Amino acid sequence: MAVSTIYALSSTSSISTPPKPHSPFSQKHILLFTTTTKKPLSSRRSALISCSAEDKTVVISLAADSGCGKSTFMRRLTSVFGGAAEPPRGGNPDSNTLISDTTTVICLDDYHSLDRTGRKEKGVTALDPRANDFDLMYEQVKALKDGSAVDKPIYNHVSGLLDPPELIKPPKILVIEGLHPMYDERVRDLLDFSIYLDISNEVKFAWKIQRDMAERGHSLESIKASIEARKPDFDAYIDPQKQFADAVIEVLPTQLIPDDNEGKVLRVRLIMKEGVKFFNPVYLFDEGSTISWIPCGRKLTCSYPGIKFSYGPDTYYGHEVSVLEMDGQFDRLDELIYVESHLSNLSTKFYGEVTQQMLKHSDFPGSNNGTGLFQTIVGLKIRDLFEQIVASRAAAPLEAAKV
Ligand SMILES: Nc1ncnc2c1ncn2[C@@H]1O[C@H](COP(=O)(O)OP(=O)(O)OP(=O)(O)O)[C@@H](O)[C@H]1O
Ligand SMILES: O=C(CO)[C@H](O)[C@H](O)COP(=O)(O)O
Repeated sequence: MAVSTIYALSSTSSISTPPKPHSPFSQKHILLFTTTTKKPLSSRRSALISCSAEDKTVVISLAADSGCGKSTFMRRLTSVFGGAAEPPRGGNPDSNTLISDTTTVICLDDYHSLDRTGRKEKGVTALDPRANDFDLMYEQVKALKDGSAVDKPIYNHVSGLLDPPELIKPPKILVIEGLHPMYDERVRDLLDFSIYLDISNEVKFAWKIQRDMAERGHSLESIKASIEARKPDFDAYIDPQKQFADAVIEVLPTQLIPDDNEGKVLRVRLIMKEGVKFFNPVYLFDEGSTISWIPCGRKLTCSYPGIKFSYGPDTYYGHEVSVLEMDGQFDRLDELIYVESHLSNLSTKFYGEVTQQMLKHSDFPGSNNGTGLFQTIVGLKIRDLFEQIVASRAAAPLEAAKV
C-alpha cells in the first residue's frame, strides 16, 4: 500500500480555507478567506497501519444540527456491533471520540478552525464553513480510510478551546458525525454510506428546551435566541446536505392530533435512496407498493392518538426513494415484534432483533416512537452494508484469479 503524505493545517484562530469551487454551496464568503499554512503531518505523530483490502476502513457519515439526536443514534449504532463505546483510554477527558471494537466515532466539531473566542471575534457561528477546516477533515478521513493513523485535533466543548490532538487509528468502521460531513465534495466521495437527521424546527425547539433548560440551566429566551441566531447558517450550510444522504430520518409533528402544539407525538419518515450499493431499502408488506397501515387492535395496544404506518415509492431531490413512515407512539415495546414481523429487508440476524435492540435501550430518547425504531433499523442496515463490503472485497481477488 502506498504511503500518502498527510498534511495538517495549523489549527490557530485563523479563518480557514474556503469551500472548494466544486462545492454546491454558496460561494459568497470566498473573498473573506485567508490562506492557512500547510505543514507535513510527519512533524506530528502519524503512523501507517498495515491493512489488507478487506480490512480497509468503511466510512459512514451522520449529519445533523446540534441537539438533534446524533449521540443517541451513535449509541444505538455502536450497540448493534456489540461492546461498549468509550473515549480513548488515558486521553483527554474532554475528547469527543468514542471507540469500540468495531467502530470509531469522531465528532467533526474537532475540525473547528476557530475556537469559541475566535468565532466571536470574527462574528461567525460554528456552522459557517469559515469556522471549520475542511482540508484537514478531508486529509484525515482519507488517511484513516487508507489505513494511516492520524493526529486529530480536539475541540473542547467545556473550555471552547482547541486542545492538543489525539491519535486515531484506522478502525473497521469510521463514523464521522457532526454538522458538515457531506459539505465538502472530497469528503463526500470518501463515504460508503451517509445519513442525515432532519429534525423539523418545531421538534428541534422542543428537544432543545427540554435538554438545555433541564440539563444545562439555560433560559427559554437564551435558547430561542440561540436557535434564531443559528438558523440562517443552518439553512445555508447544514440543511442542503440532506440531498446527498443515502438515508434521511425526518422528524415532524404528528398529523394524528389536529393542530398539535405539544410536540410529544411524532411523525417520523425514513427516506431511503434506491440504487445504493449494498443497501436494500426496508419495506412494509409489499415492495414498491403504496401502503397505509393502522396496526392498532388485538396485537398492538395503542392509546390516543394511535399509530399509523405508511410506505411507498417517492422522489427526493430528484432521486428515487422508498419512504417508510410511522406516526404515533408505542404503548408497549414488547409488542413491537408484531410490527417487525410485517417489515422486510431489515437485515436482522434473527427474528425479533429490532425489538430486542429497542427493548435493550428502552431508556434512550425516542424509544417509543419512529425515531428510535428507524435509528435501530439504520444501525442494522449499516452492519449489513459493512459485512457485504468486507465480503465483496474478500471475493474480489478470487474473482480476478478465475478470470
Ligand atoms: N428521539 C428523540 N426523542 C426525543 N428527544 C430526543 C430524541 N433524540 C434526542 N432527543 C433530545 O435531544 C437531546 C440531544 O440529543 P443528543 O445528545 O443525542 O443530540 P446531539 O445531536 O448529539 O447533540 P449535540 O450535538 O448538541 O451534542 C436529548 O437530551 C434529548 O432531550
Ligand atoms: O453546533 C455545535 C456542535 O454540534 C456547537 O455549537 C459548536 O461545536 C460549538 O460548540 P460550543 O457551543 O461548545 O462552543
